[in-house]
Amino acid sequence: MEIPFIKMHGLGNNYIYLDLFQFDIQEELLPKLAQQVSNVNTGIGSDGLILIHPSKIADVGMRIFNKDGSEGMSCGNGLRCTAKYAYEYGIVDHKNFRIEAKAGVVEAEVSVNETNKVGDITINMGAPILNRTAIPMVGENDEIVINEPFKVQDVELNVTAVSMGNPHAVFFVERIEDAPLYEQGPVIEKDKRFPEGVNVEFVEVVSPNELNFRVWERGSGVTQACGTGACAAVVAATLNEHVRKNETITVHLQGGDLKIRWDQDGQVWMTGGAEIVATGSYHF
Ligand SMILES: N[C@@H](CCC[C@H](N)C(=O)O)C(=O)O
Repeated sequence: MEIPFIKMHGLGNNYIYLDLFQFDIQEELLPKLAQQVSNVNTGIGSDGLILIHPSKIADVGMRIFNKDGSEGMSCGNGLRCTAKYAYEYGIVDHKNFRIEAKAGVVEAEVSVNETNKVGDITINMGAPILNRTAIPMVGENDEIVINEPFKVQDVELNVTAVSMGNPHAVFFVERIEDAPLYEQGPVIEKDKRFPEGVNVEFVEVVSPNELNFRVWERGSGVTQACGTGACAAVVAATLNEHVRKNETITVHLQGGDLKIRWDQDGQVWMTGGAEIVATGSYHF
């Protein structure tokens, strides 16, 4: 089977995208396809697979499959790439439109240059979900989890838990270079206190408007960027009083910067770029 694909990335967080406005694919093939295309040696090489599809409730739909074939609820970088593709390839003909993800519908706004190419994209990622059981995280109460002691393999850490439609465990560190990304990331991802697994973020507070950030993504491992993770980091930093609500915070990810703002009405705004890398045909 020949499957037409587009490869795109947001700050190095790269996925193989299928434009299901052009063709359809059987549901049961998707987890295996995600695993195969993601493999850099025997496939194309990516952090996973994203479907851009018609939606009944929004202008365009997006579904994300991680590298291991599991399906995620949302993807910040994937939403920006979907927005760029939808505008540049004529799926939408206006600069403000709605994208459906499994976690819900978000609003996107693209900035466009004189040659009609999309530059920065802003997405209203909605309000974070903070109650423990909704993350979901196991524990004795349903309060917000802020800087709670969290022991992993005899190491004492403190976790702040945030859902941006998908679960994030945020840990503040003194120096981002010392973040135990490869040691603790895979262990925390599968820790039983997070029954659905978790995306793991280490964050250094650089200033009241700047964070350094590294991520171990659920289902994909270390990636160069995570949009929902950057939003979760800003929410966690606000809850811990490292930064203030309604300020625009620059998050330095491995692949570049995102601007994130948690506004007074509780909405989290994400602004950043997206790039189309290649188009081609995958032999499946
Ligand atoms: N890279 C993404 C998040 C992708 C899904 C995540 N790994 C999960 O399973 O929740 C982003 O940019 O937000």
